[in-house]
Amino acid sequence: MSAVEDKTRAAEAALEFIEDGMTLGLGSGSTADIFVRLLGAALESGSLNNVKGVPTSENTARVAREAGVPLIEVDQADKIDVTVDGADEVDGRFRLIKGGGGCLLREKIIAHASDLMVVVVDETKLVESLGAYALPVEVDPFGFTITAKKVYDALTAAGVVRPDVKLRCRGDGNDPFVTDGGHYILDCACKALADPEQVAARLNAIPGVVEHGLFINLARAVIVGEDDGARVLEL
Ligand SMILES: O=C[C@H](O)[C@H](O)[C@H](O)COP(=O)(O)O
Repeated sequence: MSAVEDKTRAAEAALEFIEDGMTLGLGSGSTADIFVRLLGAALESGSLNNVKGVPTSENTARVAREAGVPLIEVDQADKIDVTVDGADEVDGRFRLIKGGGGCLLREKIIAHASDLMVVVVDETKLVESLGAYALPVEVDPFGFTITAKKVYDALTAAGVVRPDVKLRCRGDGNDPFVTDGGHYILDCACKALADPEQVAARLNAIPGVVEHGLFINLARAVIVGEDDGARVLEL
């Protein structure tokens, strides 16, 4: 079975968490996009009604509009019932690395504000321990080379051996990738993160760091799309 089919199975199973009248956080990335399209189809068929979405990226907003999912401004949402989002890595304690698409800041704001965060992934995202995927760190462009050195020091202090901290660029060029919020991303290849909580705490203490891709204590359900269906894991 292809990754797309597995992601689709996970996204289909996530619809089971959605009820009429809910306000939803709409995650970003290819798996979240599939969920948004399925949500649009469910609204069109009438199997779900009166659902509104708060998108976590400009791209998700576009996909939602195309799919016919009504959107509301983030500051108009009294509450967010459920957020459905993808992930780059998920460990056994539902700690996540996110931000492969550069949307981590808005994703974290929305996940943190939600009553429930449901993560949709294919099996390749499940890991025993986090860190093989380079950790995205969103930084203010002002003084980003200073911030990058501080990020390197923070990772080293948290036990990461010789991290490789690189500014994310657009395509193959040298122009920095710019997030929806106007920030840069430092991709931090760490190989392994023995203590994600310590890494998160140290990164949070750096002034130029806007947010990082470690999502800890946020996800409550992880849906894994597999060859023969979807496995729903809950904490
Ligand atoms: O910034 C991007 C997000 O955190 C995505 O949710 C994450 O990269 C997973 O994306 P995908 O479902 O495309 O693998």
